[in-house]
Amino acid sequence: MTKLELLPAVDVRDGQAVRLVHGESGSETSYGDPLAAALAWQGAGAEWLHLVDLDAAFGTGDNRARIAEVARTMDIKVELSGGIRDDDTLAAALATGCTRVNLGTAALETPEWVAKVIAEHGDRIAVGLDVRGTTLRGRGWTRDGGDLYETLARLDSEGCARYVVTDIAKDGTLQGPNLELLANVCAATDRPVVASGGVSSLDDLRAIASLVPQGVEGAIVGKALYAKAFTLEEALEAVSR
Ligand SMILES: O=C(O)c1ccccc1NCC(=O)[C@H](O)[C@H](O)COP(=O)(O)O
Repeated sequence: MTKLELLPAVDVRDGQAVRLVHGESGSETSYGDPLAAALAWQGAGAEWLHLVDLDAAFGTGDNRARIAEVARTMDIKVELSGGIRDDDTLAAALATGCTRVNLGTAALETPEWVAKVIAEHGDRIAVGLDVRGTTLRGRGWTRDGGDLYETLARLDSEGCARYVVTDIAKDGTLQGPNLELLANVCAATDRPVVASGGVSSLDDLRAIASLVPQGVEGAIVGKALYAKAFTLEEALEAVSR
């Protein structure tokens, strides 16, 4: 059976690696230097890094130089997220050498542009479907942006390669992933799905791994690693079989 990919997260705010609760600005706990965090995950055996520019996502500036430094330093695959909404921000993100970017707000507000860049860049573009219930949220998860399943159908028809699915109510809470949401999204699309938000234990990772046959490809893990609920080595071992 294909194993679940794990993507440890480094979310950057004001130059620091942080964790948020429900993705809310102001709920930060700081974990220091983002490059040190990223190198620690790489050293522990990660094959992927999920790297987020939270200031760019919230519109409170950006950490572009810091993010580029981290992405360029990594020997592993990097998924870059946060504030990638137009030609300039996309070009800067892709120029870091990241494996793929994750578009969120743009998929809700400028669908024609997203269709164009999906056609141009194929597998290097993923779309983040960040939801409360089945309502999508954009602009750093602060504004409603339409229905999950209608948007998914549109993006599928435009050839979107993969989706990063986050239940905002779970994100940063250590309350477990929303397995029902993940299964429902997998049932609605034949594209791979990366699960994000709420992982608290190795059992949560095993539960997400049980959805691999349905289309879940990976899981982003943030708070649980920073809170030392388990180590990345233990997580990789738990999903290796
Ligand atoms: O990814 C974004 O663009 C983003 C925008 C605004 C707030 C948060 C955002 N991302 C957060 C993440 O991707 C988390 O790192 C990830 O969901 C991990 O969650 P958890 O394991 O619950 O800490």
